[in-house]
Amino acid sequence: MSTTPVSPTGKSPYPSSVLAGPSKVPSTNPHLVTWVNEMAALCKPDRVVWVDGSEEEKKRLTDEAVAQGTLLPLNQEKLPGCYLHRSNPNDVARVEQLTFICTPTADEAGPTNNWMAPKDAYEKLGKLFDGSMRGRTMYVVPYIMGPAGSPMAKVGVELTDSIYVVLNMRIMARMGNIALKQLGESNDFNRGLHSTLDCNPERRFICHFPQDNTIWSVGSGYGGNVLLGKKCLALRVGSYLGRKEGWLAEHMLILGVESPEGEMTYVAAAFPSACGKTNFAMMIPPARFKGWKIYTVGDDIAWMKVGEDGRLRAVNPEFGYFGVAPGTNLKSNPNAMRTIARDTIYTNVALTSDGDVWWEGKDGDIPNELTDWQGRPWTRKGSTEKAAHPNSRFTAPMTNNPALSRFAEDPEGVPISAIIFGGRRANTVPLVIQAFSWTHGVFFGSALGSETTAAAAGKTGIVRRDPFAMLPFCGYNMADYFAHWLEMQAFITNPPKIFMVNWFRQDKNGNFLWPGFGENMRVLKWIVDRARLRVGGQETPFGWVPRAGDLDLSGLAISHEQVDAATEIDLDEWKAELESHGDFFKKFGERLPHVLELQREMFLARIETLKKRKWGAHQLD
Ligand SMILES: Nc1nc2c(ncn2[C@@H]2O[C@H](COP(=O)(O)OP(=O)(O)OP(=O)(O)O)[C@@H](O)[C@H]2O)c(=O)[nH]1
Ligand SMILES: O=C([O-])CC(=O)C(=O)O
Ligand SMILES: [Mn+2]
Repeated sequence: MSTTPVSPTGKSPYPSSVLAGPSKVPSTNPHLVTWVNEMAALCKPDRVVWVDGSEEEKKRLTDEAVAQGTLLPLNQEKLPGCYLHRSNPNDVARVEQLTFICTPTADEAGPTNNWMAPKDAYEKLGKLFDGSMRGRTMYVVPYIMGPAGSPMAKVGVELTDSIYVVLNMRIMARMGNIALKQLGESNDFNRGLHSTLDCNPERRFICHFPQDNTIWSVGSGYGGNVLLGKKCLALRVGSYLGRKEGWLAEHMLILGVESPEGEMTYVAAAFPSACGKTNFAMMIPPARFKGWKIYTVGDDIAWMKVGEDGRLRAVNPEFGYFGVAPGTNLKSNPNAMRTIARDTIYTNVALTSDGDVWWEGKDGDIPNELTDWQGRPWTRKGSTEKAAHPNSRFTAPMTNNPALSRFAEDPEGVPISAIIFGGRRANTVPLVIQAFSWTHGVFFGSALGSETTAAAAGKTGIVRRDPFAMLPFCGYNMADYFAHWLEMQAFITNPPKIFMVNWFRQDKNGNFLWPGFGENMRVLKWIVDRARLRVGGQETPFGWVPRAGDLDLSGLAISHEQVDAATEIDLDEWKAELESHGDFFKKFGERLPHVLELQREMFLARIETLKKRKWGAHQLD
């Protein structure tokens, strides 16, 4: 629906060209209409189009995107409703160094965030937005994060000049008139403004104003920077609101695991970007686990609050998956392959001669010839670069997922029994370990380390501290975030048990020790049994691990030595690890909750005692 914007005062700030349109603004919300008018006056688009979320609109915008060359139709027989988008090669991942938290003081943003004073940020970006949409259309995209009608849901409105953003937002969030209806006349909505501008990294900024519930993103067209409901609202602004309002916004998947007897257990897991959330959330258990089933509630973000029953309840605020393509195949993630077989937008994957998609790690033989992610010819024998970008992605509706939980839209959320932290670590961190207590679990989260991945611009494979997998996504001082987690325990009568996992430990030759993917069910089964207090554990200096025989390894084609190496706890490695936690904790000064530093020192002291006694752990012998 193309509409004529009308300000509540009846006076329009637009040049007459903006007013060309057949019908009226579909909202009478004065706060919304005033703000849209103000932003249109700043960006000066030729047209303002309010999107309604209808099928007719999807078709019209898709046709327009194809005509512009923004989307390339794929082979519609093989991949019905699927399109390919190639981004600007300088714009392929989140840009953490250009992402800012704009709180009144730098202290509120904390030492792990880039900070800009709100006034400076509005001024600087205001200049970039001024006239940025001349000759273009401004789309008004109202959306809901969270199930419609849920007490946890939040409304956002994104103004964007990118048709790619509109079509992706349509998949990722409940978008259009449904959101206007939920908003009604309320002023409580997130104000998001986005312009791709000239996609120049010199003029690229992603700024968050948590106090104003506002996000301004300019100069990028890449998902994580511009689909404002996702990382910007659901995590950065969400985490800020969560602290204020007493809930948690987390970079976590949510899954339900059902036993053959029909017992359902819900688990939330935080792994940093490109470290296995989507895969874990959609996992199919191996044959050995006959009758066990995994249901996906969410694959990237969890909003959690304490329910009436005193349990931690989680909703997935999203409506679709923005997942990593490379490595996805019928063996590693069959449910994802089915999910992305239709109505999917692919970004920066390679193209086959018959209009199919391809990426490194897809099923079948490597094609001899492809068109690479930048649209250049690629040959198996001659090309040295990857055909698909390592951070190439798919955007697919969650309703395509054969394993979608029937509680994925439950407005009250699902009750969480276990929380898992995991990173990508070549050494040190064992396959699985359980925290002794909630505080110890928060220490696990606060000290989480992981190798950097292609999900963010910059060098990959460097271990950094990524607490709670939230380093790039926490919208306020991370020391206060740790304190918030510690305080939440007071409100949860039946707190989830907390675990740490590592699917990525390597042998001397750089091969993964653990087969991962569906085989992670073996670890999950132990976690569920521990959370339900029905299996014992082996105590180590750093937490509980499976006793010999408790981890079901039957039918697994890997050696005993390999399992030992994947589960080993090495005191020297842990000493170095805890010292590195210390360096990280120092950043926060006095603001760091004291109990976390005490935990660290206690574990360090334990190492000193045990080293004298030559402690060694081979829990699975
Ligand atoms: N070795 C190994 N690799 C895995 C495993 N699970 C996922 N991966 C690989 O890790 C990469 C990222 O996995 P995803 O599941 O998409 O990561 P994510 O955590 O959802 O990432 P974001 O969407 O960036 O937040 C893919 O290339 C996977 O193939 C595992 O258990 N073992
Ligand atoms: O936001 C993105 O670009 C994708 C994502 O999930 C992440 O990086 O964690
Ligand atoms: Mn993510």
